[in-house]
Parts: sequence; structure tokens; C-alpha cells
Amino acid sequence: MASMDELKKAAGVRAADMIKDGMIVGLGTGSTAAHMVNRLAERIKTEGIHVTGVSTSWSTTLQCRSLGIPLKEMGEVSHLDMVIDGADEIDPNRNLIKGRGAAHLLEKIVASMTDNYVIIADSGKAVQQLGTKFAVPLEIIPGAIAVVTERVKKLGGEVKVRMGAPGKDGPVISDSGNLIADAKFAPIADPDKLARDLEHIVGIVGHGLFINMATKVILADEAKGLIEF
Ligand SMILES: O=C(CO)[C@H](O)[C@H](O)COP(=O)(O)O
Repeated sequence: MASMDELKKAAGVRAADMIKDGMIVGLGTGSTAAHMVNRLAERIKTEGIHVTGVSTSWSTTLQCRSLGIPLKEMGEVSHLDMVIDGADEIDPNRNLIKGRGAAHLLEKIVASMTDNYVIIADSGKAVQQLGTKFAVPLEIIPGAIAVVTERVKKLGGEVKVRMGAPGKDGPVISDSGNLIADAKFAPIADPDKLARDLEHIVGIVGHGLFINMATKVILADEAKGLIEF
């Protein structure tokens, strides 16, 4: 029986093998994206392809540096040939919840730069309705936490500041210096509307609903192998 990590690796390898010589590629964050980055490094070494990455987090940047993958700064580019990333929930329309790793704001900025946004995951991430298992991660300007908590409550969500990153006391702080919180809703009937409502709350600088962004999903399933849609 394949482990969860082996399934994540299968999806990551498949996506890395779609990258073509000469591309500039956005590189996501998380354990599945890390497999994709490892495979990309292997291809750069063994096939001699020239690929430049744009990282979505410090953790991916450090991985790329250790593997010798050339990087451009996010702020230097406005178009990417491809972006590959993981997700926490994926619905049948390829709408997503992202942000378990607190990187969703930078991931969304990078994802917005491409029309080739590939999501990789094990099949356990597939849901009929977003919000079934996961809360919606928020990135919040610290001084706005009280007002944001109150406004999100009016939308039906319960906000909890994310605590307890290993090796750090206190709240989780994003790579951009903001608070990370999770808003738990009942399964979300209209994710597009909720995304727009969250965007209207001053103080939320990013949320983990990715609506109409992914163009391909690659799921690795124990029984069915790789599923693409
Ligand atoms: O959104 C993310 C980080 O902010 C990750 O892509 C998402 O949490 C998936 O992670 P993993 O591949 O480790 O399950």
C-alpha cells in the first residue's frame, strides 16, 4: 500500500515532468510542492534544462538554494509560464482552499501571474464542497484582528488566530509579517461570494479561497493512480 507521502511524490513528479526547457515557473509551498521541487532539481542536473523558479515562501526559497535551482524575485516578474503548487481542499470545479503552510498570500500573487496553474495533491484532498474539512486561512494586518474577527463572524465564520508553530512561542506570523488566522465556516455553498465578501473586509490582506485560478489538478490516488482534471 502506497503511503500518503508516496502519493504526494507521484503527483509532484508528474507536474515537474511537465516543465519545459526555458520556462520561468512559480514554485509552491508544502510537502507535495517540495517533491516537485526535488524532481525539478534532478531534471536540471540530469537533462541540463534551463528553468528559473519564482518561490512562494522562505521554505521553498531555502530548498531551491540548497538544490541549486536558479531563482528570480517575485517582484521582478509579472508573467510566469507555469505555476505548480499543493492545496488543502479541491472541489470538482478546481476551486481550492490553501494556506495550511501560511503561504497563501504569496502563493496567490504568484498564481495570478500565469494561465497555467497546476495543483498537485493526494486524492484525500478532493471534496464535493469547500470548507468540509478545512477552515479558510486568513492573513490579517495585526492591528485589525478584533475588527476582522467581528466582521467574519457576521459572515458565519469563527476566527481563531493560528498558534504554535514549532520552535516559536505565540502566533504564527506570515513571511510578510502579518497574523495568520483560520476562519471555520460550515461547508461553503458559494465560495466565489464568500471570497468576495472576505476581500471587502479591511484588514484581511489575503485569504485561502482560490476561485477560478487552477487550470489543472493532478491527484494521486492509491487505487486509480494519477487522476487529472
Ligand atoms: O497552501 C499551502 C501552503 O500555504 C500548501 O500548498 C498546502 O497546505 C498543501 O500542503 P501539503 O502539500 O504539505 O499537503
